[in-house]
This record gives sequence, structure tokens and C-alpha cells, in this order.
Amino acid sequence: MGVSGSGKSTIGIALAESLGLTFIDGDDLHTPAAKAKMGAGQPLNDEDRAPWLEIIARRIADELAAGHPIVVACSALKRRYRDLLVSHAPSTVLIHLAGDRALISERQAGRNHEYMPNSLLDSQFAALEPLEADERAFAVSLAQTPDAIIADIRTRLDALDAAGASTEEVTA
Ligand SMILES: Nc1ncnc2c1ncn2[C@@H]1O[C@H](COP(=O)(O)OP(=O)(O)OP(=O)(O)O)[C@@H](O)[C@H]1O
Ligand SMILES: O=C(O)[C@H](O)[C@@H](O)[C@H](O)[C@H](O)CO
Repeated sequence: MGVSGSGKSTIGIALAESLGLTFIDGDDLHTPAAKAKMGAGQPLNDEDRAPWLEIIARRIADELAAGHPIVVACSALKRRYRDLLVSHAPSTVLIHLAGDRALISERQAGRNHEYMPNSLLDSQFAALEPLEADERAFAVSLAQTPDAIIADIRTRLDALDAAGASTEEVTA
């Protein structure tokens, strides 16, 4: 999870490969209308995100029901969004790719996104609610190479496993 440009797709793909799991990018599950709204420079609101989060939550539940632990990239900016995802898959581990706005803005400048303008970064930070202590979650710094981030995540997941928490599905 994290704001636009935090590395969810990049790290999600690499993490899924590293863990031998399927990867699902929440961006691929947006409706054309939602993509058009963001493309027009309008941030999504709670009403816009609700059906999208439901679709992601159902995909997670379906994959887990079929015995396929997965890695999912989803902004999951607000606590109640994360609670919805976790309600469908209680074993979810949320991983926040956290970093400062300047670095993320720099990274956004280096890519051409299908629809997301860099101008929406402030609205992403405005919507972002930091992880809370009771969430089965951790933050990792995005100010590292992708390989270092993957190593960091795997260390933290192993620690969760050692603590007896099975990690069937992670959300980046
Ligand atoms: N750890 C990293 N180090 C350097 N560059 C990175 C790192 N992670 C991602 N990037 C680069 O930053 C840009 C944004 O990454 P990415 O598209 O994965 O973010 P995202 O969170 O999925 O964004 P969005 O939600 O807008 O799709 C890409 O150009 C990507 O190659
Ligand atoms: O929650 C949201 O506002 C959206 O999911 C955005 O985060 C974009 O989909 C994604 O970041 C692509 O840029």
C-alpha cells in the first residue's frame, strides 16, 4: 500500500516473484470512469473507491479460497479501506511503502502512468492515514533499492511467521 508513485506495482511484482506468489495490481481493477476521473486531475473520493475496494477484496478472498496466497498492490490509503480488505481476508499483512513526498514526486516524474497525473500526489498524501498499532501491518522505507526493500519485507514477514502469524496474503 501507499500513495501513487510509492512503488506498489514495482515492489509488488518483485515481491510476488520472490515469494513465488501470484500478483494482482489494484490499478488494473479500476473502472474506465475512475481512470478518466483521475486522468482529468480529479482525486477519487470514498464513493468512487468503495466498489473498487470491494472488487479487490473479493479477488483476494477468491484466490485464498482457491489456495493461492497472493500479493496485491493497492493504495489502501485510509484505515477503513484497509479494514474492508482485511474483513475479506483476515490473514492479510499490510505493507506500507513509506517515504517523503519529494522522493516520490521525483519517481513519478521518471515515469508515464496510464492515467495518474503527478498533480494528484498531494491529494494522495491528504487521504493517507498512517498505519495504526492494531493493524497487522508494517511500513518499509521506499528510499532503498527494490532488492533492499524486498529483503526488508521478507525479514519482517519471517519475523511475523516466527511470531506465529501465518502470512497467507500480503498487500503492498
Ligand atoms: N525502490 C525504488 N527505487 C527506485 N525507483 C523506484 C523504486 N520503486 C519504484 N520505483 C520507480 O518509481 C516509479 C513509480 O513506481 P510504481 O509505478 O511501482 O509506483 P506505484 O505505487 O505503483 O504507483 P501508482 O500507484 O501511481 O501506479 C516507477 O518509475 C518505478 O520504476
Ligand atoms: O486510491 C486512489 O486514489 C487510487 O487507487 C490511486 O492510488 C491510483 O489508482 C493509483 O495510485 C494509480 O496511480
